[in-house]
Amino acid sequence: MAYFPFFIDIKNKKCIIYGGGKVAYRKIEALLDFEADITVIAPVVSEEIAALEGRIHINIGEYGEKELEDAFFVIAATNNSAINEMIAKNCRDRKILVNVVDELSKCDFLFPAYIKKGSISIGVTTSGQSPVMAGHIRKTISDNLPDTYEALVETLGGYREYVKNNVSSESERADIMKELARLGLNNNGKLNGLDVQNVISKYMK
Ligand SMILES: C[C@@]1(CC(=O)O)C2=NC(=C\c3[nH]c(c(CCC(=O)O)c3CC(=O)O)Cc3[nH]c(c(CC(=O)O)c3CCC(=O)O)/C=C3\N/C(=C\2)[C@@H](CCC(=O)O)[C@]3(C)CC(=O)O)/[C@H]1CCC(=O)O
Ligand SMILES: NC(=O)c1ccc[n+]([C@@H]2O[C@H](COP(=O)([O-])OP(=O)(O)OC[C@H]3O[C@@H](n4cnc5c(N)ncnc54)[C@H](O)[C@@H]3O)[C@@H](O)[C@H]2O)c1
Repeated sequence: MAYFPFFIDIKNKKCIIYGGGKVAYRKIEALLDFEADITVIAPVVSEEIAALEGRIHINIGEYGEKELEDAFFVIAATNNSAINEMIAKNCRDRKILVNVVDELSKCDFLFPAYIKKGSISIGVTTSGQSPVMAGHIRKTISDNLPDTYEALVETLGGYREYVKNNVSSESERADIMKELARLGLNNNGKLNGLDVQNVISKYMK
């Protein structure tokens, strides 16, 4: 069964990671890319994780339930499967989303192999069947993603509010945005103001 790719705003959202080893570090790197508020709880953390002090909170200690209370989501990344299972159960009882790094069936959500370029976020999952293939697919997409898309997305994003406020028909707004995207795609990701005005004014009543 395939998993649905929700895209979630995790900026400043509280995330608790139990475990401070290699896998926890990989998860932290990804979450920092998206500016989550991260607390790591483990009796021992790796040097790489210790070096992140200041960007993340580090609590030296074992798993305890009380820190869970105000978490937005939790990652059970210890090397003790019984503890990871207990974390999953305690999260589920509290309806907190949990990712369990050693047991697919206990995960409410999965980490994707991802590409982030400005506002473009691409996530690949194999629904737990082959993380190696998820990484391979990520690389294949990344190698084929034109560098110009990132800037074009930002430019088009900058015109959307203006188009929304000045063109009353929803279908015309869609036509304008499609035409602007096509212009940008045919011009190395760049849109000049005059071309934009010409397209928009065709539709403005
Ligand atoms: C995508 C990526 C993101 C990330 O980690 O952030 C990710 N795993 C990655 C790499 C990787 N993980 C593993 C290997 C060794 C090869 C192998 O085991 O196949 C490699 C390859 C390597 O090390 O190079 C081992 C492994 N992984 C899981 C288990 C437990 C289990 O299967 O139950 C075991 C231990 C198995 C054992 O005991 O032997 C479980 C999960 N790993 C997931 C994500 C989720 C499903 C994603 C999906 O398939 O869609 C899921 C379900 C939960 C989760 O972690 O969220 C990242 C690639 C990033 C990139 O390349 O960009
Ligand atoms: N999901 C994935 O992508 C993936 C990939 C490879 C391995 N794994 C699995 O992830 C697990 C962790 O692997 P690792 O390489 O990070 O292990 P590791 O040995 O490097 O780190 C384990 C960490 O868990 C901590 N820990 C142990 N008991 C704890 C407790 N009661 N409370 C809090 N923290 C505790 C340890 O102090 C240590 O920081 C393994 O079970 C492995 O099978 C998952």
